[in-house]
Amino acid sequence: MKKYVIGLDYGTDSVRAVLIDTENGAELATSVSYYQRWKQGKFCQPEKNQFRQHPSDHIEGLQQTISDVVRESGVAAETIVSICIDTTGSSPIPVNRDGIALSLTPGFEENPNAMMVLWKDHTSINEAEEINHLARNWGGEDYTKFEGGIYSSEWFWAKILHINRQDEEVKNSAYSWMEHCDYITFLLSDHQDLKAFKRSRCAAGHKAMWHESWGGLPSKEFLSLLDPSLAELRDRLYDKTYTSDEVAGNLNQEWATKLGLTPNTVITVGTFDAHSGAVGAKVEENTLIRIMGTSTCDIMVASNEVIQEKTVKGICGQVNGSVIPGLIGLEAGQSAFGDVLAWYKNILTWPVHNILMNSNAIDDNQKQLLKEEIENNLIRNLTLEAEKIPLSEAIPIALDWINGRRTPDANQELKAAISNLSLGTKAPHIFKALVNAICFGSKKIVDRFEEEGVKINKVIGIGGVARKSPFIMQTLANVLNMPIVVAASDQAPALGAAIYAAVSAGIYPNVQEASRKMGSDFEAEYFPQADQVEKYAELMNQYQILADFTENNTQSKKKQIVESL
Ligand SMILES: Nc1ncnc2c1ncn2[C@@H]1O[C@H](COP(=O)(O)OP(=O)(O)O)[C@@H](O)[C@H]1O
Ligand SMILES: O=C(CO)[C@H](O)[C@H](O)COP(=O)(O)O
Repeated sequence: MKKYVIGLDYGTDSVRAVLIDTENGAELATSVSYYQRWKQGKFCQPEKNQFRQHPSDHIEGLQQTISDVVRESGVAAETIVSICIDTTGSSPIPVNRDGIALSLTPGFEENPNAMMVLWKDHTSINEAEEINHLARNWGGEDYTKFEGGIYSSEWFWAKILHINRQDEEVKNSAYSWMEHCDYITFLLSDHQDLKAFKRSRCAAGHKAMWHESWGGLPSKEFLSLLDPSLAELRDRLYDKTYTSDEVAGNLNQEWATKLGLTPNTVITVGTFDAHSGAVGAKVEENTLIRIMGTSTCDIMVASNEVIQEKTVKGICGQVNGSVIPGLIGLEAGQSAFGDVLAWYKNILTWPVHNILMNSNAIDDNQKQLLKEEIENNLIRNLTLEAEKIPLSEAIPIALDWINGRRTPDANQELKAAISNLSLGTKAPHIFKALVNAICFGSKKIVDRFEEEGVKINKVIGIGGVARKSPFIMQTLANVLNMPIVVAASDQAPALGAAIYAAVSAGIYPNVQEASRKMGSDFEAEYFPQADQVEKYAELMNQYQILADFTENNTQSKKKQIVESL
């Protein structure tokens, strides 16, 4: 009997399900659902860096996408042996005693503090700084040491500490907190003991300072110095964590009925999108997998022999088994990549939304058509024009820190900047400068891995930008001075999740073998262009000068936070 698995991938804007043949990784059906409340900008305040998502968006998407792929594929329910869920992270959700998201319980329906705190929410910059300060000065273990030495406001404890201080009611009603990947896995699973539930090693290790060497999460003593509520919460979290080749439970009857499946389907331990994306793109040692979308995540795996006692500085963590069980998973990334260009698009379309849409010059239907035409073609036209601009022409210098800097050396307080503007600067010049900036930010990450002794022989790109923008990929190959191949799959993270599902269902003995058999093929390859490489190196020097200037000026604000503690 043929066997199938489902990978469910929660991205920033949408969730997608793929139904995959375990024999060869062929995709039989796929379905995408956009988050409705999120699309309307509900519960978010970008000016305050607040990005919250309502769990109903996720649950509706789950039901729609999985039902779609089951129906469209036409395969029998009993042949679907396993499901694995990957999500963004750190995206924690407060839950009640039964593991139900607080915002799905009476009184909290409209409260953003009771919702999922999306990875890119940076409302807890002060709390992250407080955690860093304490970790370095409390006299005990520096719990940030396997997280690159710097805790980020994108992560678990900083976010919870912030909400607990903001919202007494949520603090008192949240029995526990769950990463998004654990929450959805728990929702589907028949294993309903919250404390014993198998939480994701990937999420806990990269974002919650969980590490075997100190017996799990940071100690109660450390947490109580931050806030007694965190020390109390620790008792209601978890001690052990699990890799995504393991079974979390079976599909519960309620969800089996809703999805048209049976309770024989196994639910695999959850993981993050970037890590499963790496598995979907056949990750192996000395290969850098770049997941290039809204943000980037840069994933590598290395053996214990290579890493030994070393702690790789300034990255988002090194976690045993976060990608492939038995190997150390290393994560780095940029807090904004495609988002830098999305920001610029928003700036340029301001008159469209605020003047054209209020104008009486044309009728509503024409306005709508025009708006869509501009929105749909803007990036493409800017790309065509930017490609034509020679590097010898005065191009502004920009920084990619529009949403802070994730790595190397997390500093979410940093802001972007553009210099070298002149009266001759046109929109495509700025676009080209922004593309250069995101590629220079990428080079800083590659340099850091190599400086820390993690050698990169191969770069693989996956994600929306890798597949949609040859211009960015060519610029990146020139800036890195390395060839880059692009994985052919449109859904590498979901495919990676499906690969984990196949292992947990016992179809393959391990993730490596499953990834080789089921992982994505490759399509385009970009090679560095010798005549451009040197010119980009010169521009990168100017990027570095602007970066140093901006960072030096931001340090004073960081100092103020620490001094106020
Ligand atoms: N042709 C393009 N050129 C440059 N950037 C693009 C292009 N198409 C999409 N993007 C950017 O890609 C990002 C979305 O990436 P995607 O991988 O599809 O989503 P996600 O990051 O949510 O998984 C957006 O920030 C968007 O601005
Ligand atoms: O940090 C992460 C994983 O560790 C986030 O999940 C990721 O950056 C968000 O991904 P995307 O750009 O695909 O929405």
